[in-house]
Amino acid sequence: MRQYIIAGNWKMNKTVSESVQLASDIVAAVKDVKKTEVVIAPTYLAAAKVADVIKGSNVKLAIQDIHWKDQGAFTGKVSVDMVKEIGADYIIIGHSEQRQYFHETDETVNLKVKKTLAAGIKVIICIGETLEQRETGVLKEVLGLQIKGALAGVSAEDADKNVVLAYEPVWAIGTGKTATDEQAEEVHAYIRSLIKEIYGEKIAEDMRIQYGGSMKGANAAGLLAQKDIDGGLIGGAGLKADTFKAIIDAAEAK
Ligand SMILES: O=C[C@H](O)COP(=O)(O)O
Repeated sequence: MRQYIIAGNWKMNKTVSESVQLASDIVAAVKDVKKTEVVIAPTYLAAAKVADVIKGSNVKLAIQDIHWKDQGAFTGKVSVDMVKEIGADYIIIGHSEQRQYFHETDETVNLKVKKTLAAGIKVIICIGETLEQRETGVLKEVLGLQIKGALAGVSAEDADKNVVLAYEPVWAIGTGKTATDEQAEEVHAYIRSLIKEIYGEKIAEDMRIQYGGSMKGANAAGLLAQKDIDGGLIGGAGLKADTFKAIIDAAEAK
């Protein structure tokens, strides 16, 4: 059985002191959580301090993106070794905001995924369609290209143990519009079928696929009850310990 993974992506929110406070609140709130994997992704600036706060707890650290190069003249970027040193468990790659605003392509996603896995860190790979893509009927094609692009050259062993996918319909991110349970499940099942095509049945069954897009306490139970939904990548509701915990509670109750 796949373990639920609930990850709070803090995006460009919270100062360092606010991040430390939120991380401490989350550590306290989830101390008795047993079944669900809990992950938080602060900004680069706050990540090292947050890593100290969560040390020894059941909360894991994700970093929001890296560059695929080892070092050099890449103003504003950080490398995988930098985030490895502070103890990153996961790196989020290919978020739609990166794709939309910062020229992320399936090729750069793939370079980052391979770099991260080679460093022994797990990846959360984000995929998802825009409203226009959904309405013009190219959803499956878009997801197929994103998935095959991201995973090109990724070994079966890494796919099995170190890859989480996050399906985020772009039209549902930060808009308050959630995909219905059925809409989300239909796409998740399709994604799993693509993984089966690439890696076979066992890895398809093992791989966790999070849903992201206005997930909150009120809709989490319905989404998480779907056969192919294994957690959530949470934006807005992850910015307060109680709203984040409400989603974790829904996972724990399954
Ligand atoms: O990374 C998180 C997702 O983009 C979802 O954000 P949201 O929960 O604010 O819609």
